[in-house]
Amino acid sequence: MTPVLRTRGLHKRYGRRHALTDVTLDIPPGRIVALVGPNGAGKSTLLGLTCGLLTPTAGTIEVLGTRPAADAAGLAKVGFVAQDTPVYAGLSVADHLRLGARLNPGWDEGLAQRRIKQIGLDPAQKAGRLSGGQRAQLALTIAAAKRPELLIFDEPVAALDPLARRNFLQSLMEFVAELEVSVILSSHLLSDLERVCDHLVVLVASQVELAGEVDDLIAAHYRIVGARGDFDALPPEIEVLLAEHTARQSTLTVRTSQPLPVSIQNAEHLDLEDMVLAYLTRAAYGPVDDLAARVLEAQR
Ligand SMILES: Nc1ncnc2c1ncn2[C@@H]1O[C@H](COP(=O)(O)OP(=O)(O)OP(=O)(O)O)[C@@H](O)[C@H]1O
Repeated sequence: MTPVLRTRGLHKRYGRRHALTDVTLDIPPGRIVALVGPNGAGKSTLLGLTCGLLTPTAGTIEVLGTRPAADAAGLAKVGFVAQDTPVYAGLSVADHLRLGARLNPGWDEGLAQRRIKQIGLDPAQKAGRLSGGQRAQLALTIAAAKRPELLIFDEPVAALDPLARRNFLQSLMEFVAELEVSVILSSHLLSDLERVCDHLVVLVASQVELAGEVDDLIAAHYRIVGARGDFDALPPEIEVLLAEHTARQSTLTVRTSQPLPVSIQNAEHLDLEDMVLAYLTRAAYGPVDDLAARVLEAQR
């Protein structure tokens, strides 16, 4: 099956600033992909390249098997909702739908009307007067009514309250089930992503730190706890991401594709949020988080 997104050695530079470095990714179709990483990691840049709004400095990128936005057919296959879900403030909800119909050959008017009714938007309301949640729902409706094969969202829920966020993500999942569309969404809200995503890409400092199917990744990550010194001679196939030590106890966050040695009895899998946080923490502070040392330092 043609990957939704395929990059090889993808590089993007703005002047002297490297926004993406040697990014190689294969994202299979039919997934809801979470794109996460700290501020400035390169997420928006990767999404901009995927939509064809930006061009690579080096390397290659293919979206649905072709160069991004190569032609009108390619553009029609991708729906993009940028950060802050921009709408035309002076146009009404109905105007937005009319514009969508005019600009998109595959426009699904039935779907658009049904959704607007379902979420209770007044067609005559000016988009500039909609709440953040309503605007996000309008942008999602327009992007979905294009009937794209790939929907891309750059931080779609950042400004929404918890209920609006839940409603938005629920709508997104309904669209995915109804339209069989692939989705890539960037967000800092890890617990939200955990509910909806089945594929994960973690970007840190312009590079891919972790990528794969969420279930496979969770199966390969553990938090193990033991007496201090228990883990001094771990087998080499166990990669230690983080280590926290107190005077008596060690807690390690590890990654391995092999079963854990039977000698490690106190082990549990991480959830998506803790797994991502482990990579972000390692990137920010290094692999060892020595609690005892920090306590001593604080006491000095
Ligand atoms: N138009 C631009 N000109 C110069 N530098 C840019 C431009 N756009 C982004 N950058 C830089 O590229 C890097 C990646 O930015 P990008 O917006 O892709 O990160 P991000 O992961 O989306 O961040 P955030 O989570 O804060 O939205 C940052 O260092 C940023 O300052």
